[in-house]
Amino acid sequence: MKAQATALPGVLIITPKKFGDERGFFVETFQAERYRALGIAHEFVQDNHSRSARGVLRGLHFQRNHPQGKLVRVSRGSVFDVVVDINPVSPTYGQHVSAVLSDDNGLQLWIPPGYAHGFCVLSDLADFEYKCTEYYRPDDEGGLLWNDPALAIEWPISDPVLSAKDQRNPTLAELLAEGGE
Ligand SMILES: Cc1cn([C@H]2C[C@H](O)[C@@H](COP(=O)(O)OP(=O)(O)O[C@H]3O[C@H](C)C(=O)[C@H](O)[C@H]3O)O2)c(=O)[nH]c1=O
Repeated sequence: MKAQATALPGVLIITPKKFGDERGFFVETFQAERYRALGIAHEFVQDNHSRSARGVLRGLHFQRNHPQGKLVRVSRGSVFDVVVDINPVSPTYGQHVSAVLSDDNGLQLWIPPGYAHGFCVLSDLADFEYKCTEYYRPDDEGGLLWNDPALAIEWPISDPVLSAKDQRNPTLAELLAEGGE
């Protein structure tokens, strides 16, 4: 397994070891001791799986008072995944990192608690699976507008399918003004 640091503090791109043979492949997608050695010492309390069609964009989301760390991967298809630093006192505030995660490349992203996260789908279908370090709390959800010009995210799609909620997400400046990161 390899891990690569990114421009955002604590955000890692992880390449699990894939064992291929004539039958197919085997991968350990999580192993507490090895991931702890990468600094991922959080306890995971919830696993999620979402399926989306080509052109869907989910995000950018975070939980305000009970932030979730997320270990994310794609088990079918391909997505463009984005993590945004929404901590106003962070030196990388407003910056983002992105990566294409697919069943083919097997990449994972470790997103520590406190970042906003989202992805758009590049394949006909994408199965997005991830482990969370905090429970889902619908009353604690926060959102950030996917195409806020201040973020300068170069999404590879132009007219995504968004939930009604995500269409109404605030910009980073609006979040700061309401003290809502
Ligand atoms: C997130 C979540 C949702 N739900 C229910 C609530 C709704 O009835 C339905 C769809 O929820 P939502 O539209 O918020 O799902 P996503 O747009 O995929 O949200 C996720 O999108 C981005 C990519 C994230 O990083 C977060 O994990 C999460 O915010 O699932 C649950 O029951 N539990 C959950 O943990």
